[in-house]
Amino acid sequence: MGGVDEPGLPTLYEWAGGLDPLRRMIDSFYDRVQADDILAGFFPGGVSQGHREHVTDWWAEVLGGPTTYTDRHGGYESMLRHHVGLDITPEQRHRFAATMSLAADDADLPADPEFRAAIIGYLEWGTRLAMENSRPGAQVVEHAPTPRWGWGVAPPYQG
Ligand code: HEM
Repeated sequence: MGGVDEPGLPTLYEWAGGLDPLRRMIDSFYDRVQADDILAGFFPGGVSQGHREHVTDWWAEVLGGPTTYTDRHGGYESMLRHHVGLDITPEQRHRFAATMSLAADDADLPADPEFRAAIIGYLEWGTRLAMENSRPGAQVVEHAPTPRWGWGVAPPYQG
C-alpha cells in the first residue's frame, strides 16, 4: 500500500493493527460524542452505524489502508460536503480532537509516542481544515484526493 513515508516503513494503518482497532476507536469516539455537552448537537438522534462505518473507512484510507472511502463512499468530495455549513467553533474543534485522543486510549491503539504524535498531527490538521471549511461562505477546495498521512518527523521507534 503506497504511503508518504520512506519505503520499508509500516504504514500508520499497519502500525495501528488494521481496521478493527480503528473501528473500536471510532465507535468509542462517537459514544463519547453522543454524551458530550458541546458535540452531541451535531448528531441529532445519535450517530448512525452507517456514519461510524464511513468515518472508520475514511481514517483507514488516510492512514495508508484500503481505499474504501474513495471507492465506495464518495471520496474527498463527500467528506467535504458533510462539513460545509456546520460553522464549527474553536471550542468544538478542540473538544473533537481531544475526544479522539481519549478514544484512541479506549481502543488500546498502540501508545508509542511516535504513532500517537502522527495521528494527533493528522487530527489537528483535519479538524482545523474541517472548521475552516465549515464557516459560512468559506472558499473550499472542491476537489482533492483523500489525504494520506505518514509518520512525519518522528518515524516509528523499532528498537
Ligand atoms: C480529523 C477531523 C475530521 C474527520 C477525519 C472527519 C471525518 C468525517 C467524515 C469522513 C464524514 C462523512 C461521513 C460519511 O461519508 O457519511 C464526516 C461527517 C461529519 N462530520 Fe466530520 N470529520 C472531522 C472533523 C469534524 C469536526 C471538527 C466536526 C464537528 C465538531 C465534525 C462533524 C461532522 C458532522 C456533523 C458530519 C455529518 C454527519 C451527517 O450529516 O451525516 N467533523 N466527518
